[in-house]
Amino acid sequence: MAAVAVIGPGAIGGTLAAWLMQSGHQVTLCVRTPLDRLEIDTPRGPLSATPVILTDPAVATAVDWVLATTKTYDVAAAANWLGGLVGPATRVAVIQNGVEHLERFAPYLAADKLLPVIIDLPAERLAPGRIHQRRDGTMLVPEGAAGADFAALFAGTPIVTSTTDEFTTAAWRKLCLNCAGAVSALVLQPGGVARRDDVAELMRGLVAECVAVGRAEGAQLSLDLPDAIVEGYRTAPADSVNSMHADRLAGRPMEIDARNGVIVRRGARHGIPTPLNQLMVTLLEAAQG
Ligand SMILES: NC(=O)C1=CN([C@@H]2O[C@H](COP(=O)(O)OP(=O)(O)OC[C@H]3O[C@@H](n4cnc5c(N)ncnc54)[C@H](OP(=O)(O)O)[C@@H]3O)[C@@H](O)[C@H]2O)C=CC1
Ligand SMILES: CC(C)(CO)C(=O)C(=O)O
Repeated sequence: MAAVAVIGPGAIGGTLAAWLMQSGHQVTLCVRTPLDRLEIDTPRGPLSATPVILTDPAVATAVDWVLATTKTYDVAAAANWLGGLVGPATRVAVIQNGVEHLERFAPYLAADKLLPVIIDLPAERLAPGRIHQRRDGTMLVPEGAAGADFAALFAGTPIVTSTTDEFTTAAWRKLCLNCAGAVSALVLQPGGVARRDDVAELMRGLVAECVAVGRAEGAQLSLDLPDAIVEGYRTAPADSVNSMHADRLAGRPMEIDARNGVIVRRGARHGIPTPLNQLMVTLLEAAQG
């Protein structure tokens, strides 16, 4: 069994930590806000776990795997844990949304210590250590030794984890899903807002910009992805709350740059206009204050 440290046991990190403990791994939580245990309401029933909990990076010791599961805007502070946690054999899995997993951690670790992870697992943090996992999740990692080892780590859990030789495409496809979710965060309406034809058209435009930029970045994205993604929003449960919307409702910062700003930034590199994603960045930053 492996020794795993989770930096940022919120909705994603707390859920992953609890399932890893349930499957026998030794888990340490590296927390900012103290908590005593994990209580996860999962699709398979309640799951409790009592991992080792650290609040001081100075006492952290080397582990086999670090799971970095803070929001993208908290990476700089989270990196303070790495000095104690990362030893010669440690790998760091960056489990966040967006397409810049490696770039965000490049100032702190060599690329060969890092594994980018795409996760599709809707979960919401209700309180420190109290999480609602809305459905079973999946994770995707690049093929290779580290990816295979990471997938094996989760083999005993219901979180289906697999490797892919098309990670860039997978990451940009997930970003196409996430960029459209900005609408819910802006208008403070759950996913069912996509059932309005005018909103659906706006969301298709956001995704189309992401597809154009992703294709310029080397992702193999279909031109019918906007229709497919928005249809997914329109047929999903109308009360679905994505994590950016949850952040706004909770008064937390939003991952505006990681989920929409990156499309604008990368689009500019290729001379691709992205006015709709720029509009979402502008309005969400204004709403955030
Ligand atoms: N939630 C979801 O449904 C999904 C989220 N994602 C992505 O996963 C990533 C994580 O999201 P999510 O789990 O929802 O985020 P949460 O806000 O629920 O959890 C982030 C956690 O990181 C902690 N944290 C922040 N800074 C530090 C620090 N310096 N040291 C230790 N802990 C720290 C926070 O602590 P504190 O308690 O003090 O705030 C919080 O517990 C994001 O990139 C998100 O976009 C991807 C798919 C689905
Ligand atoms: C849409 C969802 C839940 C898919 O995992 C997501 O990525 C998020 O809310 O951040």
